[in-house]
This record gives sequence, structure tokens and C-alpha cells, in this order.
Amino acid sequence: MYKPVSRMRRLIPVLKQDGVDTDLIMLVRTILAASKEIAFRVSQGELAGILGSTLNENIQGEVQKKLDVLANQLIKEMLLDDESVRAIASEEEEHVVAGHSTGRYIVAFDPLDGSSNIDVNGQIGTIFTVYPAREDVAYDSCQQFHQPGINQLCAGYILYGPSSLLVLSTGGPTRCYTLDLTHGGYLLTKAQMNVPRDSCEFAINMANYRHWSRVTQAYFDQVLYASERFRHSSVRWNAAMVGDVHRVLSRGGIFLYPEDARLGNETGKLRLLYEANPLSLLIEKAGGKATSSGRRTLEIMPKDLHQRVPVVLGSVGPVDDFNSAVFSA
Ligand SMILES: O=P(O)(O)OC[C@H]1O[C@](O)(COP(=O)(O)O)[C@@H](O)[C@@H]1O
Ligand SMILES: [Mg+2]
Ligand SMILES: [Mg+2]
Repeated sequence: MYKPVSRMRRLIPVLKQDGVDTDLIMLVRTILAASKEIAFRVSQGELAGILGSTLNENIQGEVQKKLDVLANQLIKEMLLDDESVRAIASEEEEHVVAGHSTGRYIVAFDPLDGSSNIDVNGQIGTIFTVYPAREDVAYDSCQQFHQPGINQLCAGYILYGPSSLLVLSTGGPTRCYTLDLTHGGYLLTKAQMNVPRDSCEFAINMANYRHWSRVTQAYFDQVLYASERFRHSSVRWNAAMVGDVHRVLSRGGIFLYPEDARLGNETGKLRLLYEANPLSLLIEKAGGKATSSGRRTLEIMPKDLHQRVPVVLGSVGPVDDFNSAVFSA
């Protein structure tokens, strides 16, 4: 049944009711203000001149898309105007960006996740996370970010799809909001996302099979040819972690990006700070499981701003299954 948008709950009152600190609410608002501008430009596509690549490479050695650069600039500049922000880390910035020395929070983000989908009108998103600033290290030092994921005060993503969605946890349940284009705000559309305990859908880039370790290959040989759980399975791969994780949050399944033998991927492809950790928090707060090399991702102590880790997350059943097959082999 259609419910008028004027009757739906807006984000800020929900955060207030959840007891979220006012400064943190304002910070989330800042990130979301940037996201609305990105969402608008994404919806305009070619008309907004956002398609295509720049001539630059980021610190990861990846060619930056125009939208990577634009989204990074928008979010960074808006965050730097916020006095509660002490330091920023971004996929598109080699070093920590200094904010306000007395700010209470540090923010890490992937301005545009799924960049290879931009030019094909596929799923893309923005991932962000907020930690408390550390008092024991310099305000603009990368050590600000040497904190395990369990310290996150808030984590979320915006998925720029047919509708733009915000999925957010401020330490409580993982909630989903939809961007209302009539009034321009995020409205609560799912008060609590729940990852089913079991599912036979899996998301992995199977083209990397030849680069995986023997145990990972053996696990997938069994998934494809012998497993009862996966007898009627489907494989799904969006090439955007936000899109894949959103599907897992919505209807269960397992998402995997293991380490492989390719240069640069020896410890995984996905970045701990601004990809694995925020999405792991959202998965856990929705009753799922998020692991890296068989251990809880949120307990890893980061050593580097752009550290890469293997990622296995989703429904508890298949995540446990993978880890016991691969790590007790
Ligand atoms: O092209 P591949 O190797 O399948 O990798 C896809 C993965 O790379 C990523 O796109 C990396 O994100 P960026 O677009 O932010 O670099 C993930 O979102 C996704 O899961
Ligand atoms: Mg990414
Ligand atoms: Mg990115």
C-alpha cells in the first residue's frame, strides 16, 4: 500500500530518538548533503559531464574517473567546513587530510565505490565511517586511523541506484532510508535490516579462480559441483561492493573477495578502513557475520591508511562454512 512521503519518518528525528550525539548528527548531515549533490549529478549522467576518466592515477595505481574526483572533492570540502572533524582519510587521498585540531571525530570514506560501473550506468555508491579522534597522537597523523573497526561510532553507505538509499548504523540496528526527491531528505524505509542466517546466493568474481589459493579453489569446486547448500544457487557479481553488500543485507547470501596471487592483491583487494570495516559493521548490526582470513574483521588493528584485506561476509551459515573449510584445512 502506498504511504504518502509526508507520513514517513525523517532521518534526523530517528537519530535523535536513537540518542545519537548532536555533533555526530550534524556530521552525518554534512556527509549526506554531499551525497545528495552526488546523487543528483549521477542521475544526470552524461548531461552532467560526469562520465569518463581523468588522466590521473590514485594512490592505489587505479585510473581515477571524473566522478571519483568530483565525489572526493565534494565530500572532503564539506567535511572540512565542519569543526567536529579532526582528520579525514579517503581512497582518493594518499595522506591524511588535516581538519580541525580540536575536532571530536575522524572520518574515512570511499567517495565512489564501483567506479568501473559509472560509465555503464550500473550500481555505484559512497561508503563512510566515523571514529572518535585519538588524544594520544597528533591531530593530523595517520595514527588517528589506527583503530580497530569495533571503535566505529557510525558507518553507512549511499547506494546511487534506481532510487538512492542510505544504509546506516550509529551503533544500533542497521536502518535503511530512501532519498525522497519530492522534499530532498532521507526517509526511513526499513527500521531494521536483517540478514537471513542461510542463503544459497554467492557473490565472488569467479574469473579470479586461477589466482586463488588451492584451498579456496577446492572450496569453490565443492560449491559448484558437490555442495548441497549451493545445489540451487545463483552467482551474483555487481563489481561494486556496496551493491553486492546491499543485496546480502536485503536477502542474504555470501560476498567474498579473497586474497589472490596477482601483484597488489596478495593480502586482498578491498580496503580495510573505508570499505571492509564500515560494511562489516552494517552486516554485524543486521545479524550477519563479517570475517577476514577467518577472524572477525572489526578486530583487525589497521597498520596503514590504504591497507587491503580479504573479505568474507554475509549470512552466518555460509560464512562459517567457508571459514571452516578454508582455515581448518
Ligand atoms: O573488478 P573486480 O576485481 O571484480 O573488483 C570489484 C571490486 O572492486 C571495487 O570496485 C573497488 O572499489 P572502487 O571502485 O572504490 O575502487 C569493489 O567495490 C568491488 O567489489
Ligand atoms: Mg571501493
Ligand atoms: Mg572508490
